[in-house]
Amino acid sequence: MTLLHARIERVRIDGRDLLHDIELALPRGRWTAIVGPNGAGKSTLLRAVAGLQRCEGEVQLAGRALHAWPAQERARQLAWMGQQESGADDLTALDVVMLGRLPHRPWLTPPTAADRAAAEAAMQATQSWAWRDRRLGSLSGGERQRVLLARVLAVDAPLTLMDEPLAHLDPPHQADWMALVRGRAAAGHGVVSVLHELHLALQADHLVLMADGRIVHTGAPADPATHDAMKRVFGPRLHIVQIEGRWVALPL
Ligand SMILES: Nc1ncnc2c1ncn2[C@@H]1O[C@H](COP(=O)(O)OP(=O)(O)OP(=O)(O)O)[C@@H](O)[C@H]1O
Repeated sequence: MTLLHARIERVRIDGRDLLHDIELALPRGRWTAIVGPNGAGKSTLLRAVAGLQRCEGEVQLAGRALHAWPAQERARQLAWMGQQESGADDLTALDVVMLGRLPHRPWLTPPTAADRAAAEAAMQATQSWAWRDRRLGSLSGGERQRVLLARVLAVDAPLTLMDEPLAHLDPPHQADWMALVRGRAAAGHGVVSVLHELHLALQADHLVLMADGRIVHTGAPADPATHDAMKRVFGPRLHIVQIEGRWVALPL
């Protein structure tokens, strides 16, 4: 079943069209990676799909127009992790992750034991539980990113959108992130990530390639047609090779 379907004719900001003629379907049980050069429109697309960017067109979440969802219900269906989020630096890491549980309880009611358990499980999953009492602003870039990942996991939404979730993560934690995402997809959730790490994007279930505000190709990461499209978009210096049975992309 399709979790989200977007038909976006355009996104226009300051007289400039940033997205054109987008059609995107996000099914259950699939990890989709969105890739493309700087300025291709990846973040704009993700924001439009999340309802954070006005667009001409229609976005349907679970068969219902995105704008027709009550805000709290929608926040339970669709979890969002933006790029370089700021504004919560004075909160402890645990309080930041608890923000992910807000859609699960009535306004101004205290967290339940289930909320606390979900927050702890999410922090354990991203190995950030150890600094739960530290202020977000005191953490390193990678530590902070793992807390923000825990927050989006704590929402436990059927669809999770993440813009550059691997920023600042070291290779072992990138691998952990991939395992988490695969686990969510295997459990029937949908995950979408904008990634610059092409070697990891090539491990996704499905690739969406963007250039100049358009989706120029969608397909399986192992499909030679996907590799040809990536080389067209990123240029001839991108080499896509197989190492130990996995496709990797190397800028040479
Ligand atoms: N609020 C805005 N006002 C004006 N132009 C914008 C705005 N947001 C994005 N843009 C422009 O839209 C284009 C697409 O931006 P977007 O951030 O979606 O690209 P991206 O593919 O995510 O890029 P990157 O890989 O560099 O993060 C860029 O040229 C950017 O400068």
